[in-house]
Amino acid sequence: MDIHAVNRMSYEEFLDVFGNIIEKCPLITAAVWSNHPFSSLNGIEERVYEFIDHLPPSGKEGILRCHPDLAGRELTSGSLTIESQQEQRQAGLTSLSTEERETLGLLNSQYKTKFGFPFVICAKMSDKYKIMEEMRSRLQNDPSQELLKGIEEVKKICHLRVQQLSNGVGLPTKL
Ligand SMILES: NC(=O)N[C@H]1NC(=O)NC1=O
Repeated sequence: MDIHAVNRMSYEEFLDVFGNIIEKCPLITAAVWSNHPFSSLNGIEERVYEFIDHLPPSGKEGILRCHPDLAGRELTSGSLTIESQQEQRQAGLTSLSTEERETLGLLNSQYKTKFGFPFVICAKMSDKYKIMEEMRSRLQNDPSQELLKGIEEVKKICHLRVQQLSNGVGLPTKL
């Protein structure tokens, strides 16, 4: 998909295609539409990042809270977005041993208790071993560091989702 095709889209089509580039935050896509026509797909990403960077800490925390736990309840119940399901599968999180699932569950809950938002990482750039290592290491951070780190990861996830769309893979937002 090239930028001319994007600029020919109606607002509704744009939202259908780009509505989940930030997990479960279509409001951000809707806000970014105000900047159309876009100069490039990169330009869309930049507007998204600008929007996020201007949010107060509570808004950034809200974005993190829209992300499902890794190997959590939504994965087990099949209610993940298709994007998140692909990402978690690619990182090996759909084929964990019982012990690995329990360890991840424990780390997820320790993280949420400490920071008040879920642990977020770009799963496609990682694997189950690195994810658990990162969780242990990031649990030592202070909350303001972790908010920045989580948002950095959200941007990486967004970048890969936009890349996938530009490669012509249009994704519905639900399974
Ligand atoms: N919690 C968390 O990191 N969730 C995610 N990461 C990712 O790559 N996709 C997600 O849904």
